[in-house]
Order: sequence, then C-alpha cells, then structure tokens
Amino acid sequence: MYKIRTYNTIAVEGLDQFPRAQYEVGSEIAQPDGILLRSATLHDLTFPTGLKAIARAGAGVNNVPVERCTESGIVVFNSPGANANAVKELVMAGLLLSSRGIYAGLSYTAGLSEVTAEDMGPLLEAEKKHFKGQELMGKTLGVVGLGAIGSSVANMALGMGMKVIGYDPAISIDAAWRLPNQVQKAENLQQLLSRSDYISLHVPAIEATKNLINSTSLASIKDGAKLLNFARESIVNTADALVALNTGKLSAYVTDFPSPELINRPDVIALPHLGASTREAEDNCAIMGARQLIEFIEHGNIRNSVNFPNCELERTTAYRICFANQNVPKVLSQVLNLLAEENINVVEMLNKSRDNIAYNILDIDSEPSAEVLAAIAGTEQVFHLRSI
Ligand SMILES: NC(=O)C1=CN([C@@H]2O[C@H](COP(=O)(O)OP(=O)(O)OC[C@H]3O[C@@H](n4cnc5c(N)ncnc54)[C@H](O)[C@@H]3O)[C@@H](O)[C@H]2O)C=CC1
Ligand SMILES: O=C(O)C(=O)COP(=O)(O)O
Repeated sequence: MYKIRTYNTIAVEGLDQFPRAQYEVGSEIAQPDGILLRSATLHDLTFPTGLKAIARAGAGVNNVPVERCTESGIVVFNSPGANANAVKELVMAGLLLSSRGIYAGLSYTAGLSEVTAEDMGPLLEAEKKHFKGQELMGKTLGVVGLGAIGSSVANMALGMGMKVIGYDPAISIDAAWRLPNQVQKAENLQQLLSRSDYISLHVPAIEATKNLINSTSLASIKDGAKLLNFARESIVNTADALVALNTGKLSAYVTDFPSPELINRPDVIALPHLGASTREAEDNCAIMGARQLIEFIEHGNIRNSVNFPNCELERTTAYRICFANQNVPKVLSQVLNLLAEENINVVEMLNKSRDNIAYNILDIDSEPSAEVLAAIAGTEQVFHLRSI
C-alpha cells in the first residue's frame, strides 16, 4: 500500500486519481511515500523516512525546500501551466479594477439602501463623475516573466487592444513560441518599466527576483503607472512601493500578496492570494500533481520535476531499477557491471541528466537480488535507488 500525505485542501478530482486499493491518502499520514500540497510551507519539515516525492499542485515551489529535497534524493514536481488561465483572468480583473471606478462605485452604491426609487436615478447621474476611469485600449502593459502565466497575460492584453512589452532573460523555447510577434522585447527591466503604463509581474520567487521592484527600479517607471503583483510578496519591496504610491509615482498597486501596511488604502487593491482559486485550476493542478506522483511511485517516471531531470520510459519488463547519481563518468558502467555479474540483462534503459544529477531507468529481465541492490546503492555517487 502506498501512502500519500496531503497538505491544504486538494481538489477531490485530484485525490480520486489514486486507486484506493493501492493508495492510502490523507492529511494525517505519518510515513508517506509522497506528499501532495498547495501553498503550505514545508521548510521546517523533517523528511519522513521513505518519502520519495513531493508534488506541488500549482506553479510556485518557494514553499518547498527544493535544495534539501535534492540532497535527500526526493523528487519535487509542480504543475506548470495548470493554473495559468485562472491567474490570467484575475490579472484582467486587476487591470480593470485599477482603471475604472468599480470598487469605489460599488462601495458608494452599497450605502444607498435608504434612497428612494424616485431619487436614485438623479443621484447616481450626479455622483458618477467621482468614479471616472481610464481605458486599457492603447495603453502599454509591461509583462515581467513570460512563462505560462506571463505569455497568457500578454496574449490577453493584446486582445484587449493594449500594447505589450515583455522582459524575460531566461525565456524557454516553448514559451517564446507561444508569444505573438506583437509583443515587443525589452532589453532590460529598466527599459520595460520606463515604457509601461501597467506592469504585471510573473516571475518565480527566487533569490534573483527578491525585491526586483524596489526604490531603484521604481525610479524608472512612468509617473502614475500601475503595478500588478500576482507573483509573490518577496518580489516587491513593500516599503518602496508605499513611497511610490505616496508620491504618486505609482497610481495603483494590485497585489495578491498584501502585507498589513497595504490594507485599506484607496490606491491598493489587495486580494487574499486568489490567483489560482478557481474550480478549474484547482482540479487541473491536483490531477496533474497526483498523476505525476503515481507515475513516479509506480514506474519511476519523472515528468515536470523542478529538481530532477525529466525521464520517462514506457515499461517493457516486470522488473525496473531507477537510480540517481552525481553526474560524473563511470557510475552507469559500474551499475551495469554489477547487473552483468548477476547475469541480469538490461532490456531497455534511459539516462537523463540535469546539472549535476543523472537519473536512470533500467528495465531488466529478472528480479534483482537484495545483494545486487545493496551493491548498487553502495556505489559511490549513487544517492537514490528503487527497485519497482
Ligand atoms: N497568484 C497566484 O495564485 C499564483 C501565483 N503564481 C506565481 O507566478 C509565478 C510564475 O508562474 P508561471 O508563469 O506558471 O511560471 P513559469 O515558470 O512558466 O514562468 C516564469 C518565467 O519567469 C522568468 N523569469 C525568471 N526570472 C526572471 C527575471 N529575473 N526576470 C524576468 N523573468 C524571469 C522565467 O524565465 C520564466 O519564463 C510562480 O512562480 C508563482 O510564484 C503562479 C500561480 C498562481
Ligand atoms: O501555483 C502557485 O504558485 C500559487 O500561488 C497558487 O497557490 P494555491 O495553490 O492557490 O495556494
């Protein structure tokens, strides 16, 4: 019986992927083979013995101690793109909320319950001048980070008649293919900031993006620009953003990650991390995360890992060995020799590497003995071994 520990509320559609005859799934499981979670933080977690993989049902893995997982041979997955549309749609709402008098107008009309039917029409017509906004069409949106979400936001903005400028120094080939040719390429962040009426952030929370938006970068923005942060709190220096709001350099800050200083300001639209909170995104992420865990636990296949090489081999025999090692010469040949000494034939094999990690799947024609497995596990540079 495999065991999956869940953190956060995971969509039932995802949990249903685990056949209950083979899997025990729950939030109280002490010795799990796999973890499936959303935003709960695992940084203080002592890894239970036997933990093989962690799947983040979502995009950002800053809540998972990825480096420590790698050192312990634990594979970490995320679900790329599975919630991109949900975030894109909320960015669209953020653009509109920061441009039109929607929120102030709603608050105003909510206070009119005592007004008579006769007075209502004239009153609304007289007061609407206080809630005038601006249109998005023809304005420039700067998109920082052109991955799954950023490229989707860029497409959406073009569809709304905006001009789009993008900045992503590490854009993947797939993401670049997804971008329409109307998206202008910024050579650096400063260039993007100086040309944009709206700036939308879609980068991961990593050391290199910490305080990406700070007093120095904010000095480059157009007067009265609007900033949207649906990425992570750490990417914007809140104190510096407040100074920019107070001086009018920024005219609005829309954030999915508010801190206390931002609450109850008319120029801040603060949401409680709602970007991926749609039924569709929650289902997509949970299903993807669950399937990736199952493939790895049952077959050693790795799809959408953030720390191990992706490596998938259709199963050809009943016996499979998967091992990971430091990506140095001679390890694979040593393992093959150990198998040969036991007269085990390798029917199919796949070897993939990512930075300093190599991962191998070997389909073999007979069951490996405990001795040969111990010898492989004991091979210098091998740090993860499973016979499945
Ligand atoms: N508000 C919410 O509920 C959600 C927030 N997010 C956040 O959005 C982030 C992005 O998500 P995806 O687009 O799915 O990820 P992704 O991995 O598809 O795209 C991230 C892009 O950022 C680029 N990038 C990295 N460092 C950069 C830098 N310094 N400057 C410019 N570009 C840089 C990468 O090259 C990549 O193309 C996630 O890491 C997460 O923090 C994601 C989903 C939901
Ligand atoms: O996928 C992401 O990075 C998110 O921020 C979504 O977080 P959530 O799953 O809604 O807690």
